[in-house]
Amino acid sequence: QNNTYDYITVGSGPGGGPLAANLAKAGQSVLLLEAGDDRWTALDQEIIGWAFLAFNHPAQRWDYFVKYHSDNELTLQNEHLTWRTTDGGFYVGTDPPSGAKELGMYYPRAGTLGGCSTHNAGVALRPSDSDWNETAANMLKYFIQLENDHTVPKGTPGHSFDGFLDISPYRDQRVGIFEAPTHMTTAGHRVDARNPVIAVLNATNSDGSKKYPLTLRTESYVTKILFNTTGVNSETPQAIGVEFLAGKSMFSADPRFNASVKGTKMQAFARKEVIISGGVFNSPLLLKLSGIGPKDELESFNISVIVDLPGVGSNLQDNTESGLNTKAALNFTSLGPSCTFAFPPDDPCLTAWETGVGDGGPYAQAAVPDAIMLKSSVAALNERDIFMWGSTNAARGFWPLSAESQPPADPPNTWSYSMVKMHVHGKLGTLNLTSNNPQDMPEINFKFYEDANGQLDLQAMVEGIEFGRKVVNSVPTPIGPFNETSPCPGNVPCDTKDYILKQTWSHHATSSCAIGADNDPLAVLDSEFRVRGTKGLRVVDGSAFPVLPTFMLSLKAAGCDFGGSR
Ligand SMILES: Cc1cc2nc3c(=O)[nH]c(=O)nc-3n(C[C@H](O)[C@H](O)[C@H](O)COP(=O)(O)OP(=O)(O)OC[C@H]3O[C@@H](n4cnc5c(N)ncnc54)[C@H](O)[C@@H]3O)c2cc1C
Repeated sequence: QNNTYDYITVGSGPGGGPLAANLAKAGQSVLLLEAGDDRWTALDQEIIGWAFLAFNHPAQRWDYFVKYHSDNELTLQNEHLTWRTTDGGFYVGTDPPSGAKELGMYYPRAGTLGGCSTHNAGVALRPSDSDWNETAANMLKYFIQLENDHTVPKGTPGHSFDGFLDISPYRDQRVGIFEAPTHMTTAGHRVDARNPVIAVLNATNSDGSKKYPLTLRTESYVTKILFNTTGVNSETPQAIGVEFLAGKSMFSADPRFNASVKGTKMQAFARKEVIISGGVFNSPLLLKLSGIGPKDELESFNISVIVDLPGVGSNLQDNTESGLNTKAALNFTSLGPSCTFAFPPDDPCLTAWETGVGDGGPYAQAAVPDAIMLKSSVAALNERDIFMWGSTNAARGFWPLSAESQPPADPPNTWSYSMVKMHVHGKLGTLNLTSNNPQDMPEINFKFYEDANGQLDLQAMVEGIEFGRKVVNSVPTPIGPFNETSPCPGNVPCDTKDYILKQTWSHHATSSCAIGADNDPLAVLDSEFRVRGTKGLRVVDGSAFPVLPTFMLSLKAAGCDFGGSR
């Protein structure tokens, strides 16, 4: 049958893309199904500094709206709460026009070949060993296989120089101020999960025939995992394939979605395994729609229960984020050419990037150039847990850009510190179905800071803001003194904790299909990423772990116990 493969992988982000490519390189026939399409050499993907254009691009963005609190009174005070206006547009703020419907906090995602690694900021921090407590392997070896290290001389032990992921300029776990490591080439071109897929698809033998048995189907949104529940081993359901809708924009998070365009229902089958890599929101959504999840929830939507797995969609967590915004006494001016950060043909920065002149110019630089790594007083396992960076753009969260909702222009004396709380303590987040229609979006609530664990995260964030204040307050004239605009306008003492609580944002969600031990009732996966209670089904993506760890998971899942994998 020509719709049968050894493996089917669903989703081509850091979890699914490298995994499908590596399985095919190992001689397995693989069907890679991706809901979005391939944007080929889109400049907004390739220039990391243009990431904000990519994550707002209607051809690849998936608009998720989430809640951060159970108490909607807190949500209503978030300055970036997004509403759908009666004319179908967006309003962002706390004073919506009459008739507007509350959507939630905007949470960018990518529905495109390469997933969110095509629009993210490319920061490539080496994960802490403690991230791997549940996986029985030494994961550092997968990091080493993954990287093409530009930071140390070739041949340096403990580093690799032929992995597919270009990492510059450093990787380790120190506390201090560093140049941020970024997954891009030394010429400033983004490297992402799309690269290994395209490399394997394009590889040919000397006679010109296709080298590896990888089939990519874009615009193929998987709606259901198919199981064999009959026969000798019927007590353990075996995943045998998937059902999908072939067509453009089949998921309602896609801004181009049109409910009246139905798509074509198709099926494909796997001889060995179905691997789900739809990302932190779509993997648990797909499991639930397929009958794997909390029994009561599935039954309330008339979904036949294949395995009662209460952990699917729970344990959701995220790096909580906030920022310190100030104005310096002097304006900041660029020492280099004036970049447009858009698509005009005569942008001097684009010419420099294309030709490599002057080290490629500003567009060849990392989007997040400086990494301030701190350890708060409540850091888990005594490991660094705050990642901050300074910028001349204000630190603020995300919202969908449209004619009506544009960020305010930042004055030229803007100085900010954005802050990400790593190794979060809070794990109360949930993803629940809203219907049994696979095209409908789930309901997501991170429930930040709602228990004692979450309060520790809040405390760490306060310390991050205080650190930022200490730095700006130590800057002498003529650049200082700095005037704080938030959390505490005019440097007048205020309740920083309350500000963070109400104005939080985030965009690194994980763990909605968590790996866990046999005795953990909320464990969804075992340490080999197999979905508990099933056969032939694994989840390999950010729903188990964050992005760089996800690239590493992808290698472990493909059995890459060999040298460089480019
Ligand atoms: C704006 C932004 C900036 C970020 N910056 C950084 C950063 O600097 N550093 C960092 O480490 N992390 C960053 N991240 C997070 C990081 O990009 C993600 O954690 C990572 O991409 C997750 O990989 P994934 O494979 O789990 O899922 P994704 O990257 O979300 O990929 C999932 C893929 O599956 C496809 N898909 C989903 N459902 C289906 C389905 N049913 N059928 C078919 N296909 C499907 C989607 O279209 C998508 O292509 C950022 C994220 C965002 C949104």
